[in-house]
Amino acid sequence: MEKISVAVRFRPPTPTAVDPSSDRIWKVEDNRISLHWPLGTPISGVSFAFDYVFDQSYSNTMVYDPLIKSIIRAAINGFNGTAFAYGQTSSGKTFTMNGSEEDPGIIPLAVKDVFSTIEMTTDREFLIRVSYMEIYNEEINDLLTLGNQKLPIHESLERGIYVAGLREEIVNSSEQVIELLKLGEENRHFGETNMNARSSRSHTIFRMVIESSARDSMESEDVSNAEAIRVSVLNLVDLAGSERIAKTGAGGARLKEGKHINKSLMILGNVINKLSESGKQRGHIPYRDSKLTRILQPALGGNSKTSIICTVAPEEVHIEESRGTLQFASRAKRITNCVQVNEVGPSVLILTDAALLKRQKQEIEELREKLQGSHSEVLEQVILKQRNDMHKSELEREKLAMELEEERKRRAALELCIKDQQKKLEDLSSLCTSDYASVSIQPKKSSRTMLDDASVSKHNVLRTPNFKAVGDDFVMKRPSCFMELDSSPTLEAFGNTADEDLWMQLNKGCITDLDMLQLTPDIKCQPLPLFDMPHEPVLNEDAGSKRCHSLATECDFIRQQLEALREKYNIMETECTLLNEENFSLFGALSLSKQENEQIRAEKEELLDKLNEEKQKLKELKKDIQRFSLEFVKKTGLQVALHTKLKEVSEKMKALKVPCDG
Ligand SMILES: Nc1ncnc2c1ncn2[C@@H]1O[C@H](COP(=O)(O)OP(=O)(O)OP(=O)(O)O)[C@@H](O)[C@H]1O
Repeated sequence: MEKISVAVRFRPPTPTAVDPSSDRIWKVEDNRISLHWPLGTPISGVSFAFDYVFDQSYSNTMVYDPLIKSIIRAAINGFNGTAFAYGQTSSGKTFTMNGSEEDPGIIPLAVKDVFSTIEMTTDREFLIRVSYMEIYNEEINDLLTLGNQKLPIHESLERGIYVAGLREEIVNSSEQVIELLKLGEENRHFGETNMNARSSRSHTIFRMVIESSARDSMESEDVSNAEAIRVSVLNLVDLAGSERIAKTGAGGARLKEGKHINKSLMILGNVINKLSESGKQRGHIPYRDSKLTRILQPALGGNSKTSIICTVAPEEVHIEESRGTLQFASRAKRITNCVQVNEVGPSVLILTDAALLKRQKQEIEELREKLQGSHSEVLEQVILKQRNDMHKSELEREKLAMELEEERKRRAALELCIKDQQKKLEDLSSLCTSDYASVSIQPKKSSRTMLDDASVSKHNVLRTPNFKAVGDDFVMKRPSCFMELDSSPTLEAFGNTADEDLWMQLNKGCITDLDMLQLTPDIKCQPLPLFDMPHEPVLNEDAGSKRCHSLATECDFIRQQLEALREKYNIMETECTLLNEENFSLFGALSLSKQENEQIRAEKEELLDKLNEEKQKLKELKKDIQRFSLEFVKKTGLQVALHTKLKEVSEKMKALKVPCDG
């Protein structure tokens, strides 16, 4: 059992951000950190102790030596190892893990250390494989092979938890690994936020698998001499930083990334919390809640030597986040891992009648050749392409569906608008009717004076004050010269008279009698005093015709608008239909590509089965060879023994001078 080792590292403050006169400050003394008021008094309850605390004066090498070096040594000796950087955005995680030209980070230092150590370990032979992956928006992408994305996590008895389909490169030198790391960095997701010009938008895991076997055992023909093979996994992890959306100013893609980052870090926090509790309270550990915790499962409470470097931004504005990081670190400190060397069991050893690692390398080469020969690589490429195509068309389909939905909404809004316009038109028409009615009050009544109507007002009903007696000629037949016009003539053209057709058109064939309006019972209005009533009506014909004209123009305008809207609506509808058709055909293409994909997958599986069969045969052949060679050794031994015995007998016989014929 071994505790996780936890270190805290402060990055240098940004030059503009610190104001020593008013800011609270973090103080580092040995391996203790505490928060102080500007005048230096410690703030109670904010003090933490860790295995190591590195202030801003520490270089990456100074962090590496006490914290990581021992993990690398252990990994070379067959123990799993993990180191990861945790902290809020812009606190220096990537700087710690990757470093710079002048101050290389933990990953390049570890790579160099691995190769220099194995070079010095002359009694063992090593085989090193590396892989580099990122978890971006909860999907695993291979950083060493562009396009190798959305990889699944599998678990098996032999391999434990692993990422299926991830490229593993056999490497012989640190330079080769550094080149691969550069390639991976190019493929990794970075983005600019308010807090960091080059913010990591994904968690990355750089992995080295170190296999080794004692040199003597590989050269020895004697099976019993053979020693176990050690296989260890070293994970070097650069987590994306937790971030407050308000501070980073993230929107769009950045926002989506931020949410995924925060969620997976929260799950990591939950796992750490659970693991930090004592055995009985612990309960279920939610490793499966995120890809990050699933992959790091062995490093958290499992079989691994683990170090966590918690990076902290020292500025006053980040104090709350820094406290969060330190609390996370304190909990992580309580976790105990169960570390043991990983040795491959004796069943494998029986087969090692020659240099096992060499043979493994050879086998890998053979398998690779076989795979190439069986076009599996080509097939894999096809599958990869199909998967990408499928992904693309799914994205396209989603986009189309969204567009369709928007069109639908726009259509509904248009329909509403049209209805609204129709209503307005109807209101306007009825308004026209009533206005015209007020002007074209039955000509026969025109001779009636206000005094005549006083009898009506006596019954307490409304009489319009704008009433004007109009001449009998007010509504007249349309002159023949207007019959050829495309549009109705304007009302000014009539002077004091209105055309009968236009009249009908405006009133939709319904002529309202003003007297009918006057008798509307609901409107309670004081009758105008008869003596105040002017003998001449207030509404003159000019004002009436102007009003009519403006109403007609308004009517025309609304009608045009309505037409334009109808046209737009029709276009939208056609577009919608087209989109639907496109969507349908895309669905067709998608299901076709899925089928093809299935077929290819089946072919691949068949090929893999064959490959496994061949491997099995190879194993059996090896067993046979082993058996034969043992038999051979035994028989040779017997022969030698027989020969020695014969020699002894013949010498004895010679000594006894017994004639000997053979
Ligand atoms: N110890 C350090 N010494 C000098 N500069 C540092 C140190 N730590 C961080 N920096 C600088 O601070 C900035 C932010 O650091 P970095 O990108 O490593 O943060 P991060 O925690 O990885 O952020 P994110 O989570 O957004 O990716 C960089 O410009 C980096 O060079």
